[in-house]
Amino acid sequence: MILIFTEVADGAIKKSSLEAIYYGSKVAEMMQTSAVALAIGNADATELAKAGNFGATKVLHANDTKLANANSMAYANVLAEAVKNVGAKVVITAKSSFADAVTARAAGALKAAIVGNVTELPNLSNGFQVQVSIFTGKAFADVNVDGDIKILAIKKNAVAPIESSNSANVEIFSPALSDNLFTAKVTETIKATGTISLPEADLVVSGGRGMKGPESWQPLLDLADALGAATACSKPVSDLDWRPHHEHVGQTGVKVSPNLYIACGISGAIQHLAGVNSSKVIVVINKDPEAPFFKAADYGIVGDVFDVLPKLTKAVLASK
Ligand SMILES: Cc1cc2nc3c(=O)[nH]c(=O)nc-3n(C[C@H](O)[C@H](O)[C@H](O)COP(=O)(O)OP(=O)(O)OC[C@H]3O[C@@H](n4cnc5c(N)ncnc54)[C@H](O)[C@@H]3O)c2cc1C
Repeated sequence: MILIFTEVADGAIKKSSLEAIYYGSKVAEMMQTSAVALAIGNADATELAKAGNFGATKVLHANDTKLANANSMAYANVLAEAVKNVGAKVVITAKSSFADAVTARAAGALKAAIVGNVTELPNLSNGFQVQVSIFTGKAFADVNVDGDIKILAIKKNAVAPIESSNSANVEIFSPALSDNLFTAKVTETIKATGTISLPEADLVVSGGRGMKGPESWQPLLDLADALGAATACSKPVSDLDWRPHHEHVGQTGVKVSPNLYIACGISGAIQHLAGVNSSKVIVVINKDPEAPFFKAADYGIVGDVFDVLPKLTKAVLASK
């Protein structure tokens, strides 16, 4: 059995977890077994049934009110119990800082092997081997995963999910929840409102110091609006308070993996690339043809952002 640790937000399965479910269903096919998703916390049953579109045969839903707030200690315990309950040999999760905290604890409790940043489906021809991304995406390593129970945290865009019309049965899962799992309590969660969630965004328009200052950000915002994209920035931009800190992407900021990342006036330092190199398509706009970002780009535009951005926005609006 393959068990997928599934993160939910606003009552629905996160996009990254739908990818993990699809990945899990492919591993299940390879191992001739089935894939079960585990969702914890408040979620709508109709939304959870969508796990079936991505290959899960069943969803276990631990919806005790004590689990309403994400709590890594309690969630790890629920995950470990679910693993034992369904007899899972492989656990899949989408990589995220919360999933890291949960799966590391569950791995300790289960004495499981745990591998992060997995980029492809496993190779089962000789044991259980996975490819992982290392050195902030600069290289890959092949890792043999031993151990009776294996936990894999997959990097975003490791697989391209294909949706079907299947739906999954949702079953309530009621694990034991002792009080000592709740010694640390989440008392409040404050979310940025009115903006597209950056880690989950399909389209991102991002600006660097080449955007000159906060007063000249409008052309970038216009393009983001026209595309329905989230906005992001490089670290110096948020350090200078040109843009809010939650928009800072990179090694020390948010990791994004959209279908399209448009970098405007960003040089492409390795610390920036570390947060964006799982994007499917990268477009770089920079007036310096030698800017390092062009080496990581799928498409490059050598030009002044203040000339290029209005033209792109006009073209996007005209195509609608
Ligand atoms: C430990 C550590 C962690 C770090 N973590 C991060 C991180 O998480 N994220 C991050 O982003 N950085 C991070 N950095 C900083 C990183 O090294 C770079 O300094 C930073 O990414 C550079 O930001 P930038 O590209 O916006 O600015 P710059 O390096 O100043 O580049 C600006 C670019 O804009 C171009 N440009 C200028 N004017 C125009 C114009 N009119 N039109 C088009 N192009 C123009 C220039 O040619 C240049 O390439 C980290 C550094 C360290 C040491």
